[in-house]
Amino acid sequence: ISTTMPQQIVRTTLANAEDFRSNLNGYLTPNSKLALFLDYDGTLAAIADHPDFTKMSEETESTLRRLTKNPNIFVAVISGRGLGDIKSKVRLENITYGGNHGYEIQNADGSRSDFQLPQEVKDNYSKMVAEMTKRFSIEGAWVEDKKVSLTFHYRDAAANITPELLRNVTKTIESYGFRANQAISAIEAKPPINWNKGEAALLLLRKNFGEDWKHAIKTIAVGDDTTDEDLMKICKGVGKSFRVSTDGEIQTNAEFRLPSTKEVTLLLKWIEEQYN
Ligand SMILES: O=P(O)(O)OC[C@H]1O[C@H](O[C@H]2O[C@H](CO)[C@@H](O)[C@H](O)[C@H]2O)[C@H](O)[C@@H](O)[C@@H]1O
Repeated sequence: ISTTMPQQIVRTTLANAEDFRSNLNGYLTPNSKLALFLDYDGTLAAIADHPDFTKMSEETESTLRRLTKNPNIFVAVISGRGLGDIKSKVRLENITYGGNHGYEIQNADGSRSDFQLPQEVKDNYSKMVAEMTKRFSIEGAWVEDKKVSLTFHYRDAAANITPELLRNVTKTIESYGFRANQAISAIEAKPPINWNKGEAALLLLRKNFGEDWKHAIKTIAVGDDTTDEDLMKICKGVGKSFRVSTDGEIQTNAEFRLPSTKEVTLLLKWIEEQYN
């Protein structure tokens, strides 16, 4: 299973409002232009037993809503979920939405900047979904068909899941040329293209702020999973990045660790404070 290998160990955990003040002091001022990249599952909303059960807390939602109304802040939510799904979860305007790890992009004005997949890849995807659904939909495990990438969920199949079965899942994904990625109680299958959340973020930064975006704006990226590491790499040396994890020693490209989604809300509130 391929994963994006992070390069460093998180050194600083931000766990309360004071931590944010002391570690991020001066990064933003009331006139700063900011591009804020957010993941959804495990970041804006806590992980739940089923993708349908997640929900942002009221505080997260209201703080995010206020941020989207600030003309100095560009907000993008880039998720592994399908585009329609992530939009229906966040349900806010003035946000650029990325679905399927950034293969689908809906800009804040409603226009699309999707990655155009070759027909052969699309055909292989359809065949892969059919085979995986037939072979691996066992009790407690299921295939989430997101039309561009898929997720094999096995959270409730502990008794039936063996290392051999997971190897077979990975082999099947790879036999169609797709990339297999370990995720949270799941294996993701992504198209065989050098495209990910980081590439999608770069596209958006160049499109919205020009080639010289590094000097034009500040960037913040927040995520909890291996697929978010590509997003964090974009921020290295130019912006601030945060990995949500309970593991104090987690290997990550992010500069800071946030223990849970609660601290993500604190971060959003800290950002809001900087503009007051
Ligand atoms: O990029 P994200 O927004 O973090 O999306 C990643 C995947 O999230 C969903 O699965 C994960 O969250 C579920 C709900 O908390 C959880 O039940 C599951 O175990 C996790 O793997 C979603 O279903 C996937 O399609 C996304 O790719």
